[in-house]
Amino acid sequence: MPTARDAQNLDMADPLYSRREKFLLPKEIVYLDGNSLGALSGRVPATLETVVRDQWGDHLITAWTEDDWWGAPLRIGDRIGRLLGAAPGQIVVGESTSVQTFNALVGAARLRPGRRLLVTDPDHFPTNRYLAESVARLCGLDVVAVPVPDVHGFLREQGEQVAVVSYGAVDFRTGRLWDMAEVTAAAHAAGAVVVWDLCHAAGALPVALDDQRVDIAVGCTYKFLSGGPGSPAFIYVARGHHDTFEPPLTGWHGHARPFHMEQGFEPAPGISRTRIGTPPVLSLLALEAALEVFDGVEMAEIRAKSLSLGDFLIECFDQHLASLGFELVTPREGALRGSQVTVAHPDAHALMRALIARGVIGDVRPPNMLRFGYNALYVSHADIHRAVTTLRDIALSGEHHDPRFTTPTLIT
Ligand SMILES: Cc1ncc(COP(=O)(O)O)c(C=O)c1O
Ligand SMILES: Nc1c(O)cccc1C(=O)C[C@H](N)C(=O)O
Repeated sequence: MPTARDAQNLDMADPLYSRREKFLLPKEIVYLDGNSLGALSGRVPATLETVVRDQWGDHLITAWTEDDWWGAPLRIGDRIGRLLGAAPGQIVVGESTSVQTFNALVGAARLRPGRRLLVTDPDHFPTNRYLAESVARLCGLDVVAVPVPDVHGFLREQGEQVAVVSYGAVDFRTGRLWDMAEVTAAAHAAGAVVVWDLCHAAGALPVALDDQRVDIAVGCTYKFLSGGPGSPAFIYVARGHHDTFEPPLTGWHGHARPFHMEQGFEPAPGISRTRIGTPPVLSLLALEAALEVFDGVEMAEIRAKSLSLGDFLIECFDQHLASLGFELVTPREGALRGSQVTVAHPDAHALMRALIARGVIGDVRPPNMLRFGYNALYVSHADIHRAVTTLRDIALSGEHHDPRFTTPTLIT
């Protein structure tokens, strides 16, 4: 029976508990939306102050070399690479996830000329679906929507036609974690190139890009990496593809000699060819500061804590919510979960608005899913207990039927 005392005991035994102090979280808030926008790391405000005043303010244009702004996209890429099982020199940070997804899909399709199918998830995040359609039109491909459990069978039957296989490691709605190694191996057996979206995996759980021989991956940095609103995304291209990967967005930062200002694009050697234009330097350097919270922590420790939080949330769900019309959407088995538990309820939107009014922040995805994302670096078992019991109290009292909570807002 999960009680507040049980939560306290789990927190006392948690080796990551003190990491929470590295974040500037409002004391009274339980924050379970770090799978959408990560919390503010304490290192960020002071770093931004220095970057703005000393680097931009005093060093002006010379900061590109003096403060190595030029090197930031690869330097920070390597730092993220440590969390994703990628050896240095294979990740560039810059642009939005949507732009990187476009770059990745076209680049992947160009690696397999003559094949005509782009296979993707019917439940992929909307931006990925929209971009897949657009890339298919541009590259003369057809999109085939195949749910992950069916992809092996599909590839066995029609694999020789498939150029690109594109999935998200964790389903953004349900929190279901897919087996990246298995899907990647199936794509390779068919001779296809695989593109993973790691938005809901990066910083949340261990990823083994090099070991699993992933071809290309993209992901945002504002969720579990806590880079801040609009912080730039990353693209990983495995070293083996560096000489042949042809990015569609051939901006001057990706040129072999950007400051020679030559006519004609010649791609830079290595991962630098995926650079495009001037990156958002302030956001990049805020992200770099935010990533310091991962120093001295292994992703395995983060995963162990995240699994414990998820198990505890599901125990609390069974005790407090299961009998009140809520349904557990996320798999019970830890190995099948990302760092998020989703529960469904017909009044999901109103319940979430009422919950937020009580200081517990999650979010809702259509049609009826309440999402609770927990970042192991700053969420405690006590937070989980408070979230579930508060939701129970709201559901029992019916306070979510108040017109304040039945009126839609932009994001809930
Ligand atoms: C799986 C996935 N891909 C892409 C995105 C977003 O792309 P962008 O950062 O371009 O808004 C999100 C979240 O917004 C996401 O969950
Ligand atoms: N990127 C977002 C934004 O610009 C506004 C509000 C939310 C987001 C999100 O990240 C949503 C998130 N990708 C999701 O899983 O639904």
